Amino acid sequence: MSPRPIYLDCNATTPLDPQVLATLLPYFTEHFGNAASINHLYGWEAEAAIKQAREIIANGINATPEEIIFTSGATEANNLAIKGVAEAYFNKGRHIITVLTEHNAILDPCHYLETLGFEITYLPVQPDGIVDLAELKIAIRPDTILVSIMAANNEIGVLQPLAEIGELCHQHSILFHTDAAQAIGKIPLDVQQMNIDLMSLTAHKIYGPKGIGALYVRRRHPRVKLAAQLHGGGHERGMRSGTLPTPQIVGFAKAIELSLSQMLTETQRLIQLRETLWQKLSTLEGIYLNGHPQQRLAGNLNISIEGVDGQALLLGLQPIMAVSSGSACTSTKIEPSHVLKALGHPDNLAYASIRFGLGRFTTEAEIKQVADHTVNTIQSLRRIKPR
Ligand SMILES: Cc1ncc(COP(=O)(O)O)c(C=O)c1O
Ligand code: FES
Repeated sequence: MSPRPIYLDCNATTPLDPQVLATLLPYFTEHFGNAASINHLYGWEAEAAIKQAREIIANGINATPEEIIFTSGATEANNLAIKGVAEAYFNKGRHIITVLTEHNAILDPCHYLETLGFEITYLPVQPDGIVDLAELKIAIRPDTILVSIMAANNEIGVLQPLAEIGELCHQHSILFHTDAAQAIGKIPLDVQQMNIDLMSLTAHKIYGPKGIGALYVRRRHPRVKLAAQLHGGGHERGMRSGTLPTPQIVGFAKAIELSLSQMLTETQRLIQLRETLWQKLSTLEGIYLNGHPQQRLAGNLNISIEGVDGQALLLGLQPIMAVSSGSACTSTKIEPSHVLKALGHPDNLAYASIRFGLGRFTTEAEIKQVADHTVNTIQSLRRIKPR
Protein backbone atom coordinates (compact mmCIF):
# COMPACT_ATOMS: atom_id res chain seq x y z
CA MET A 1 0.00 0.00 0.00
CA SER A 2 1.39 3.43 -0.88
CA PRO A 3 1.91 5.82 2.03
CA ARG A 4 -0.73 8.43 2.73
CA PRO A 5 -0.08 11.85 1.20
CA ILE A 6 1.77 14.46 3.28
CA TYR A 7 -0.84 16.55 5.08
CA LEU A 8 -0.43 20.22 4.18
CA ASP A 9 -3.96 21.54 4.54
CA CYS A 10 -3.79 22.93 8.08
CA ASN A 11 -5.90 25.97 7.18
CA ALA A 12 -8.75 23.55 6.49
CA THR A 13 -8.30 21.55 9.66
CA THR A 14 -5.59 20.00 11.80
CA PRO A 15 -5.11 16.58 13.38
CA LEU A 16 -5.89 16.27 17.07
CA ASP A 17 -2.78 16.71 19.21
CA PRO A 18 -2.25 13.47 21.18
CA GLN A 19 -2.11 15.55 24.38
CA VAL A 20 -5.51 17.03 23.55
CA LEU A 21 -6.91 13.57 22.96
CA ALA A 22 -5.56 12.30 26.28
CA THR A 23 -7.09 15.25 28.11
CA LEU A 24 -10.55 14.95 26.63
CA LEU A 25 -11.00 11.15 26.54
CA PRO A 26 -12.08 10.70 30.19
CA TYR A 27 -14.96 13.09 29.53
CA PHE A 28 -16.33 10.66 26.97
CA THR A 29 -16.04 7.75 29.39
CA GLU A 30 -16.14 7.99 33.20
CA HIS A 31 -16.84 11.73 33.48
CA PHE A 32 -19.78 11.74 31.10
CA GLY A 33 -22.16 13.84 33.21
CA ASN A 34 -24.28 16.75 32.07
CA ALA A 35 -22.87 20.03 33.37
CA ALA A 36 -26.42 21.24 33.96
CA SER A 37 -27.18 18.38 36.40
CA ILE A 38 -26.81 20.13 39.74
CA ASN A 39 -27.84 17.28 42.03
CA HIS A 40 -25.00 14.78 41.71
CA LEU A 41 -21.30 14.19 41.32
CA TYR A 42 -21.48 13.42 37.58
CA GLY A 43 -22.90 16.84 36.86
CA TRP A 44 -20.46 18.57 39.21
CA GLU A 45 -17.48 16.92 37.50
CA ALA A 46 -18.57 18.13 34.09
CA GLU A 47 -19.40 21.57 35.40
CA ALA A 48 -15.99 21.91 37.07
CA ALA A 49 -14.18 20.83 33.90
CA ILE A 50 -16.11 23.34 31.80
CA LYS A 51 -15.49 26.10 34.32
CA GLN A 52 -11.76 25.47 34.16
CA ALA A 53 -11.79 25.31 30.35
CA ARG A 54 -13.72 28.56 30.16
CA GLU A 55 -11.10 30.24 32.34
CA ILE A 56 -8.23 28.98 30.20
CA ILE A 57 -9.88 30.17 26.99
CA ALA A 58 -10.83 33.55 28.47
CA ASN A 59 -7.29 34.07 29.83
CA GLY A 60 -5.87 33.25 26.42
CA ILE A 61 -7.50 36.34 24.91
CA ASN A 62 -7.51 38.57 28.02
CA ALA A 63 -11.26 38.22 28.55
CA THR A 64 -13.26 37.08 31.57
CA PRO A 65 -14.94 33.65 31.75
CA GLU A 66 -18.44 35.20 31.64
CA GLU A 67 -17.58 36.66 28.25
CA ILE A 68 -17.18 33.23 26.61
CA ILE A 69 -20.19 31.60 24.93
CA PHE A 70 -19.51 28.09 23.67
CA THR A 71 -20.75 27.31 20.16
CA SER A 72 -20.34 24.49 17.66
CA GLY A 73 -17.50 26.36 15.96
CA ALA A 74 -16.63 29.60 14.25
CA THR A 75 -19.48 29.37 11.73
CA GLU A 76 -22.02 29.43 14.52
CA ALA A 77 -20.08 32.08 16.45
CA ASN A 78 -20.02 34.31 13.36
CA ASN A 79 -23.75 33.83 12.81
CA LEU A 80 -24.48 34.59 16.45
CA ALA A 81 -22.30 37.69 16.39
CA ILE A 82 -23.62 39.18 13.17
CA LYS A 83 -27.29 38.27 13.41
CA GLY A 84 -27.29 38.69 17.19
CA VAL A 85 -25.91 42.24 16.99
CA ALA A 86 -28.11 43.14 14.00
CA GLU A 87 -31.22 42.07 15.88
CA ALA A 88 -30.23 43.74 19.15
CA TYR A 89 -29.20 47.08 17.60
CA PHE A 90 -31.54 47.49 14.64
CA ASN A 91 -33.21 50.46 16.29
CA LYS A 92 -29.83 52.18 16.43
CA GLY A 93 -28.86 51.50 12.83
CA ARG A 94 -28.91 48.97 10.03
CA HIS A 95 -25.51 49.38 8.45
CA ILE A 96 -22.69 46.84 8.81
CA ILE A 97 -19.18 46.98 7.38
CA THR A 98 -17.22 43.89 6.41
CA VAL A 99 -14.61 42.90 3.83
CA LEU A 100 -14.74 41.12 0.46
CA THR A 101 -12.16 38.53 1.54
CA GLU A 102 -14.09 37.28 4.58
CA HIS A 103 -15.05 33.63 5.02
CA ASN A 104 -18.49 32.65 3.78
CA ALA A 105 -19.52 32.22 7.40
CA ILE A 106 -19.40 36.04 7.54
CA LEU A 107 -20.46 36.90 3.99
CA ASP A 108 -23.53 34.64 3.97
CA PRO A 109 -25.04 35.95 7.24
CA CYS A 110 -24.44 39.45 5.81
CA HIS A 111 -26.23 38.55 2.57
CA TYR A 112 -29.06 37.15 4.66
CA LEU A 113 -29.31 40.41 6.62
CA GLU A 114 -29.53 42.31 3.33
CA THR A 115 -32.75 40.41 2.59
CA LEU A 116 -34.10 41.78 5.89
CA GLY A 117 -33.30 45.38 4.95
CA PHE A 118 -29.81 45.82 6.40
CA GLU A 119 -27.18 47.58 4.32
CA ILE A 120 -23.76 45.99 4.13
CA THR A 121 -20.56 47.62 2.90
CA TYR A 122 -18.08 45.06 1.57
CA LEU A 123 -14.71 46.78 1.73
CA PRO A 124 -12.11 46.02 -0.92
CA VAL A 125 -8.57 45.05 0.10
CA GLN A 126 -5.23 46.28 -1.13
CA PRO A 127 -3.31 44.03 -3.57
CA ASP A 128 -1.53 42.47 -0.57
CA GLY A 129 -4.87 41.50 1.00
CA ILE A 130 -4.81 44.04 3.81
CA VAL A 131 -7.72 46.38 4.47
CA ASP A 132 -7.05 50.06 3.82
CA LEU A 133 -7.89 51.89 7.07
CA ALA A 134 -8.67 55.06 5.13
CA GLU A 135 -11.35 53.13 3.19
CA LEU A 136 -12.76 51.82 6.45
CA LYS A 137 -12.92 55.33 7.86
CA ILE A 138 -14.79 56.58 4.79
CA ALA A 139 -17.28 53.69 4.99
CA ILE A 140 -18.32 54.51 8.58
CA ARG A 141 -21.76 56.13 8.77
CA PRO A 142 -23.90 57.43 11.64
CA ASP A 143 -26.08 54.29 11.35
CA THR A 144 -23.16 51.81 11.32
CA ILE A 145 -23.64 49.33 14.17
CA LEU A 146 -20.95 46.76 13.48
CA VAL A 147 -17.61 46.29 11.76
CA SER A 148 -16.65 42.66 11.14
CA ILE A 149 -13.11 42.06 9.92
CA MET A 150 -11.29 38.76 10.20
CA ALA A 151 -8.03 38.41 12.11
CA ALA A 152 -6.32 36.04 9.65
CA ASN A 153 -7.51 34.98 6.24
CA ASN A 154 -8.15 31.28 5.69
CA GLU A 155 -6.93 31.25 2.08
CA ILE A 156 -4.02 33.67 1.94
CA GLY A 157 -3.16 33.86 5.64
CA VAL A 158 -3.09 37.65 5.65
CA LEU A 159 -3.31 39.31 9.08
CA GLN A 160 -5.49 42.39 9.41
CA PRO A 161 -4.42 45.31 11.66
CA LEU A 162 -6.82 44.48 14.48
CA ALA A 163 -5.60 47.06 17.01
CA GLU A 164 -5.94 49.92 14.50
CA ILE A 165 -9.38 48.74 13.38
CA GLY A 166 -10.46 48.36 17.02
CA GLU A 167 -9.25 51.84 17.86
CA LEU A 168 -11.18 53.34 14.94
CA CYS A 169 -14.39 51.49 15.87
CA HIS A 170 -13.98 52.50 19.50
CA GLN A 171 -13.62 56.18 18.55
CA HIS A 172 -16.90 55.97 16.61
CA SER A 173 -18.72 53.83 19.23
CA ILE A 174 -19.20 51.03 16.70
CA LEU A 175 -18.94 47.40 17.76
CA PHE A 176 -15.97 45.49 16.38
CA HIS A 177 -16.25 41.78 15.66
CA THR A 178 -13.37 39.67 14.41
CA ASP A 179 -13.43 36.13 13.06
CA ALA A 180 -10.30 34.70 14.66
CA ALA A 181 -10.84 31.10 13.54
CA GLN A 182 -7.44 31.04 11.82
CA ALA A 183 -5.66 33.31 14.29
CA ILE A 184 -6.31 31.94 17.77
CA GLY A 185 -3.22 30.26 19.16
CA LYS A 186 -1.12 31.50 16.25
CA ILE A 187 -0.84 35.23 16.87
CA PRO A 188 -1.28 37.17 20.13
CA LEU A 189 -4.91 38.22 20.60
CA ASP A 190 -5.85 40.64 23.36
CA VAL A 191 -9.45 41.84 23.34
CA GLN A 192 -8.69 44.74 25.69
CA GLN A 193 -5.64 46.09 23.97
CA MET A 194 -7.21 45.60 20.52
CA ASN A 195 -10.64 47.00 21.44
CA ILE A 196 -12.39 43.85 20.23
CA ASP A 197 -16.05 43.57 21.26
CA LEU A 198 -16.86 40.17 19.76
CA MET A 199 -14.52 37.43 18.58
CA SER A 200 -15.21 34.05 16.97
CA LEU A 201 -13.02 31.09 17.83
CA THR A 202 -12.76 27.45 16.82
CA ALA A 203 -10.73 24.51 18.11
CA HIS A 204 -10.06 22.42 15.02
CA LYS A 205 -7.48 24.69 13.40
CA ILE A 206 -5.21 24.36 16.44
CA TYR A 207 -5.13 20.58 16.95
CA GLY A 208 -8.36 20.55 18.95
CA PRO A 209 -11.59 18.69 18.20
CA LYS A 210 -14.01 19.65 15.46
CA GLY A 211 -17.47 20.87 16.38
CA ILE A 212 -16.51 23.24 19.18
CA GLY A 213 -15.79 26.93 19.23
CA ALA A 214 -16.78 30.05 21.10
CA LEU A 215 -17.91 33.60 20.76
CA TYR A 216 -16.31 36.14 23.04
CA VAL A 217 -18.81 38.90 23.85
CA ARG A 218 -17.62 41.97 25.75
CA ARG A 219 -19.53 42.57 28.98
CA ARG A 220 -18.03 45.85 30.08
CA HIS A 221 -17.16 49.20 28.52
CA PRO A 222 -19.30 48.76 26.51
CA ARG A 223 -21.58 45.86 27.39
CA VAL A 224 -22.53 44.27 24.09
CA LYS A 225 -26.19 43.38 23.64
CA LEU A 226 -26.82 40.22 21.70
CA ALA A 227 -30.00 38.48 20.56
CA ALA A 228 -29.80 34.70 21.02
CA GLN A 229 -30.13 32.66 17.84
CA LEU A 230 -30.73 29.26 19.48
CA HIS A 231 -33.49 29.06 22.08
CA GLY A 232 -34.09 26.27 24.55
CA GLY A 233 -32.81 25.32 27.98
CA GLY A 234 -31.17 28.69 28.55
CA HIS A 235 -27.56 27.52 28.66
CA GLU A 236 -24.72 30.03 28.27
CA ARG A 237 -26.73 32.79 29.99
CA GLY A 238 -29.56 32.24 27.55
CA MET A 239 -27.32 33.10 24.63
CA ARG A 240 -26.88 29.59 23.27
CA SER A 241 -29.08 26.78 24.47
CA GLY A 242 -27.97 23.18 24.22
CA THR A 243 -26.18 20.69 26.47
CA LEU A 244 -22.52 21.62 26.60
CA PRO A 245 -20.19 19.03 24.99
CA THR A 246 -17.75 18.56 27.87
CA PRO A 247 -15.10 16.50 25.99
CA GLN A 248 -14.91 19.01 23.14
CA ILE A 249 -14.75 21.97 25.51
CA VAL A 250 -11.99 20.38 27.60
CA GLY A 251 -10.10 19.56 24.38
CA PHE A 252 -10.59 23.10 23.06
CA ALA A 253 -9.03 24.58 26.21
CA LYS A 254 -6.12 22.14 26.09
CA ALA A 255 -5.54 23.00 22.42
CA ILE A 256 -5.42 26.71 23.23
CA GLU A 257 -3.14 26.13 26.20
CA LEU A 258 -0.69 24.09 24.10
CA SER A 259 -0.75 26.53 21.19
CA LEU A 260 -0.14 29.55 23.38
CA SER A 261 2.71 27.91 25.27
CA GLN A 262 4.58 27.09 22.03
CA MET A 263 3.48 30.05 19.92
CA LEU A 264 6.83 31.79 19.59
CA THR A 265 8.94 28.73 18.78
CA GLU A 266 6.25 27.29 16.54
CA THR A 267 5.94 30.54 14.60
CA GLN A 268 9.68 30.67 14.00
CA ARG A 269 9.85 27.03 12.95
CA LEU A 270 6.94 27.38 10.54
CA ILE A 271 8.30 30.58 8.99
CA GLN A 272 11.55 28.76 8.30
CA LEU A 273 9.77 25.82 6.69
CA ARG A 274 7.52 28.11 4.69
CA GLU A 275 10.50 30.12 3.43
CA THR A 276 12.30 26.93 2.41
CA LEU A 277 9.25 25.95 0.39
CA TRP A 278 8.81 29.39 -1.15
CA GLN A 279 12.48 29.72 -2.07
CA LYS A 280 12.39 26.44 -3.91
CA LEU A 281 9.09 27.18 -5.70
CA SER A 282 10.04 30.71 -6.65
CA THR A 283 13.01 29.47 -8.63
CA LEU A 284 10.40 28.78 -11.31
CA GLU A 285 9.15 31.62 -13.49
CA GLY A 286 5.54 32.75 -13.36
CA ILE A 287 4.93 31.88 -9.68
CA TYR A 288 3.33 34.56 -7.53
CA LEU A 289 2.85 34.75 -3.79
CA ASN A 290 -0.69 35.70 -2.82
CA GLY A 291 -1.06 38.02 0.14
CA HIS A 292 1.37 40.11 2.13
CA PRO A 293 4.78 38.40 2.39
CA GLN A 294 5.25 39.10 6.12
CA GLN A 295 1.83 40.04 7.54
CA ARG A 296 0.59 36.49 7.27
CA LEU A 297 0.18 33.32 9.26
CA ALA A 298 3.49 31.52 9.68
CA GLY A 299 2.14 28.27 8.27
CA ASN A 300 0.37 29.64 5.20
CA LEU A 301 1.78 29.83 1.70
CA ASN A 302 -0.63 30.61 -1.14
CA ILE A 303 0.69 30.82 -4.66
CA SER A 304 -0.65 31.36 -8.16
CA ILE A 305 1.02 29.61 -11.03
CA GLU A 306 0.90 30.77 -14.61
CA GLY A 307 0.57 28.44 -17.53
CA VAL A 308 -0.83 25.34 -15.89
CA ASP A 309 -4.35 24.05 -15.43
CA GLY A 310 -5.43 24.19 -11.78
CA GLN A 311 -7.22 20.84 -11.81
CA ALA A 312 -4.39 19.09 -13.61
CA LEU A 313 -1.94 20.47 -11.08
CA LEU A 314 -3.99 19.32 -8.11
CA LEU A 315 -4.33 15.86 -9.66
CA GLY A 316 -0.57 15.71 -10.15
CA LEU A 317 0.10 16.72 -6.56
CA GLN A 318 -2.54 14.51 -4.91
CA PRO A 319 -0.57 11.25 -4.61
CA ILE A 320 2.19 13.02 -2.65
CA MET A 321 0.47 15.80 -0.73
CA ALA A 322 -2.87 16.95 0.62
CA VAL A 323 -3.13 20.62 -0.34
CA SER A 324 -6.04 22.72 -1.50
CA SER A 325 -6.58 25.04 -4.42
CA GLY A 326 -8.09 27.68 -2.17
CA SER A 327 -10.58 28.12 -4.91
CA ALA A 328 -13.71 26.50 -6.18
CA CYS A 329 -12.95 25.63 -9.76
CA THR A 330 -14.11 23.08 -12.23
CA SER A 331 -11.99 21.48 -14.89
CA THR A 332 -13.83 23.46 -17.56
CA LYS A 333 -13.88 26.80 -15.79
CA ILE A 334 -10.78 28.30 -14.27
CA GLU A 335 -11.98 30.81 -11.79
CA PRO A 336 -10.02 32.18 -8.86
CA SER A 337 -11.72 32.23 -5.46
CA HIS A 338 -13.49 35.35 -4.19
CA VAL A 339 -10.42 36.05 -2.06
CA LEU A 340 -7.95 35.90 -4.95
CA LYS A 341 -10.34 37.95 -7.07
CA ALA A 342 -10.41 40.62 -4.38
CA LEU A 343 -6.61 40.87 -4.66
CA GLY A 344 -7.18 42.02 -8.22
CA HIS A 345 -6.23 38.85 -10.06
CA PRO A 346 -7.34 38.99 -13.66
CA ASP A 347 -9.90 36.23 -14.30
CA ASN A 348 -8.83 35.60 -17.84
CA LEU A 349 -5.33 34.43 -17.03
CA ALA A 350 -4.98 30.67 -16.76
CA TYR A 351 -4.14 30.58 -13.10
CA ALA A 352 -3.73 27.66 -10.86
CA SER A 353 -3.58 28.37 -7.17
CA ILE A 354 -2.33 26.25 -4.32
CA ARG A 355 -2.66 26.81 -0.63
CA PHE A 356 -0.05 25.07 1.49
CA GLY A 357 -1.05 24.89 5.14
CA LEU A 358 1.92 23.86 7.28
CA GLY A 359 1.47 22.88 10.89
CA ARG A 360 2.81 21.47 14.14
CA PHE A 361 3.56 18.05 12.69
CA THR A 362 5.06 19.19 9.38
CA THR A 363 8.71 18.20 9.07
CA GLU A 364 11.60 19.60 7.06
CA ALA A 365 11.92 16.33 5.13
CA GLU A 366 8.26 16.59 4.14
CA ILE A 367 8.70 20.18 2.94
CA LYS A 368 11.68 19.20 0.80
CA GLN A 369 9.71 16.35 -0.77
CA VAL A 370 6.70 18.61 -1.34
CA ALA A 371 8.85 21.34 -2.90
CA ASP A 372 10.56 18.91 -5.29
CA HIS A 373 7.36 17.22 -6.33
CA THR A 374 5.54 20.54 -6.87
CA VAL A 375 8.35 21.94 -9.00
CA ASN A 376 8.52 18.74 -11.08
CA THR A 377 4.75 18.63 -11.55
CA ILE A 378 4.59 22.27 -12.67
CA GLN A 379 7.47 21.75 -15.08
CA SER A 380 5.97 18.67 -16.66
CA LEU A 381 2.53 20.30 -17.00
CA ARG A 382 4.12 23.29 -18.67
CA ARG A 383 5.86 20.97 -21.12
CA ILE A 384 2.50 19.44 -22.07
CA LYS A 385 0.72 22.78 -22.26
CA PRO A 386 3.16 25.49 -23.27
CA ARG A 387 2.38 29.01 -22.06
C1 LIG B 1 -11.80 32.30 8.80
C2 LIG B 1 -12.73 31.18 9.11
N1 LIG B 1 -13.93 31.44 9.62
C3 LIG B 1 -14.79 30.47 9.93
C4 LIG B 1 -14.49 29.15 9.73
C5 LIG B 1 -15.49 28.10 10.10
O1 LIG B 1 -15.15 27.52 11.30
P1 LIG B 1 -15.87 26.21 11.84
O2 LIG B 1 -15.39 25.10 10.96
O3 LIG B 1 -15.41 26.08 13.24
O4 LIG B 1 -17.33 26.43 11.75
C6 LIG B 1 -13.24 28.82 9.19
C7 LIG B 1 -12.83 27.44 8.94
O5 LIG B 1 -13.32 26.73 8.11
C8 LIG B 1 -12.35 29.87 8.87
O6 LIG B 1 -11.16 29.60 8.34
S1 FES C 1 -7.23 25.40 -9.12
FE1 FES C 1 -8.53 26.17 -10.61
S2 FES C 1 -8.33 28.26 -10.46
FE2 FES C 1 -7.09 27.51 -8.91
